[in-house]
Amino acid sequence: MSEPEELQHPDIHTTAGKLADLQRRIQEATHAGSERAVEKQHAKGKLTARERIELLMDEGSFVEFDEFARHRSTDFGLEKNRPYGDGVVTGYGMVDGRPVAVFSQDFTVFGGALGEVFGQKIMKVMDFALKTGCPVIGINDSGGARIQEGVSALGMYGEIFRRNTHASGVIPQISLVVGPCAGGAVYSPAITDFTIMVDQTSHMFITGPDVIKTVTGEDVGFEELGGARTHNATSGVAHHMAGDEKDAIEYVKQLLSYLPSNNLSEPPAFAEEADLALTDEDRELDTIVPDSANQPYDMHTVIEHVLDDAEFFETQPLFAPNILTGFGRVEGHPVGIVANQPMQFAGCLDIDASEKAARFVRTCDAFNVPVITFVDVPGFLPGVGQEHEGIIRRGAKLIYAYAEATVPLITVITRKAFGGAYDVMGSKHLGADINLAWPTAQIAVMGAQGAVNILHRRTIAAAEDQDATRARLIQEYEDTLLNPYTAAERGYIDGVIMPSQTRSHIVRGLRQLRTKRESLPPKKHGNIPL
Ligand SMILES: CCCC(=O)SCCNC(=O)CCNC(=O)[C@H](O)C(C)(C)COP(=O)(O)OP(=O)(O)OC[C@H]1O[C@@H](n2cnc3c(N)ncnc32)[C@H](O)[C@@H]1OP(=O)(O)O
Repeated sequence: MSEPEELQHPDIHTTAGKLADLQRRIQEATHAGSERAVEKQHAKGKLTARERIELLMDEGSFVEFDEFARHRSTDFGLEKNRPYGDGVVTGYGMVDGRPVAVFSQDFTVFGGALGEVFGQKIMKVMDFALKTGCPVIGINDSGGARIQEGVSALGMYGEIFRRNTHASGVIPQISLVVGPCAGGAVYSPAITDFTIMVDQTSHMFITGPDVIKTVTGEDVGFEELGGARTHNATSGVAHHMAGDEKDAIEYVKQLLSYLPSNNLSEPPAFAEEADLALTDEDRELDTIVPDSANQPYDMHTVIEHVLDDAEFFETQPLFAPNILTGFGRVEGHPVGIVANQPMQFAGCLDIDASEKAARFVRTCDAFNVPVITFVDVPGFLPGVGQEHEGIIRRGAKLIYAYAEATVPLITVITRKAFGGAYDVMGSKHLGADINLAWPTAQIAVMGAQGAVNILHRRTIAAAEDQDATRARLIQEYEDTLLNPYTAAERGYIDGVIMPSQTRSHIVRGLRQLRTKRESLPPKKHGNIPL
């Protein structure tokens, strides 16, 4: 049904007509994409830009900016197509009662492609977020730089990247990639703190399958090249693979609940007081470490035993699963967790694990979230591939991240802490505040087998019964060095505790550390090995 004449062409010389004219324009702006484009969007299982904002924000809280902004380009017939909003919806509102800023690219208008005005709208909302100290959530669904606008579009991307960089560590920046994100456009999400993708409908790549085929001859589809699974499990670009857009938006809301609005605020906490009396669940930790050092156990169980309601909100669960990262709460206060996972590669540190954990520690440090580290690490993963791909340079990032962190740091060694990996994983020497070990901890330069082979090579070679001699020497080494007490004698470990007491030690430690103040030497910025 078409609108009555007075609404379509109101008399703008009267007040009533001016108000009706505004309503008409709002109607036009909120339906900027064609019906066909909206249908296509829904048919792909995707929501529109405004539907996404509606799902994200508290009901009725969204306030839009620049609803009537539109491009002034004239090339390629663009002057005949000037939709209000220019293909992106921007503004501010509330998520769970807390202020956020948002931009949501509208694929139904120019394929969400970014031109000059589109870019200016994003810049404005980012500047607004930075000035007011609230998180910015970018919803990406775009064909990239608007081809018709050429360098103006490219310039806008550069401006956005600069703002992403300046906002980094000041306000949380979260990217939802819910459609294509192609070419240099990927670098905005890449600079932000967290990227969430949706299985099957999100794609990120620098060059698409066709260009790759032409240049390298490789045959690859969109999904394999840059789908959600690829970026969650292989490249480590993304932090969560959502089943659908609702799930993606739910993840963002939960993520925000662990983060402060900005670096000068504390993360939101619930008023809770932990009961420190030993529980049956606490006692379960006393039997979690197997007698055999080579037998794995699931570090998730340890983490869940110390967090409120056993709720561990994992980040990047599909990437480098040999290290676990994520958030939880202790006594209602958000904490970040970093933990070796003995179930994967025996918990060894490799390039991916080091980078994953380093980035996470820095995120926590930037946003005042204490870090609790659980250690069961036999060392760095040996291998020519690891060496040649830069485990030295890239593993160093984790050292750097812990050493520059000034938030409260508590480390618990549950079992192995061998070699350089002992130092790296939140050791006292890198600046941790409270270092605890279970009686099952083995803190040494290396495991017994390796150590005996080096130290006693000649003795073993000369022995009549080499196996028995090796076994005796291994036993001797284990009894002398594979324990937490040598480190405790030196104060490198503040306490050797019953595993069942871990929760209460962490609660009390965090209470004490709430007033921690530490600052680093003044400098322009450090030079982390990138
Ligand atoms: C620093 C940043 C530098 C860069 O961004 S370089 C990257 C430049 N962008 C690209 O190479 C991607 C170009 N687009 C595509 O490959 C495809 O459109 C894409 C994103 C895979 C989506 O494919 P489909 O879902 O099939 O949608 P479609 O092709 O029918 O597009 C829908 C409408 O959007 C338009 N569109 C898409 N990308 C655009 C662009 N970059 N500039 C201007 N218009 C663009 C496209 O022409 C189409 O318009 P219409 O509905 O036919 O009027």
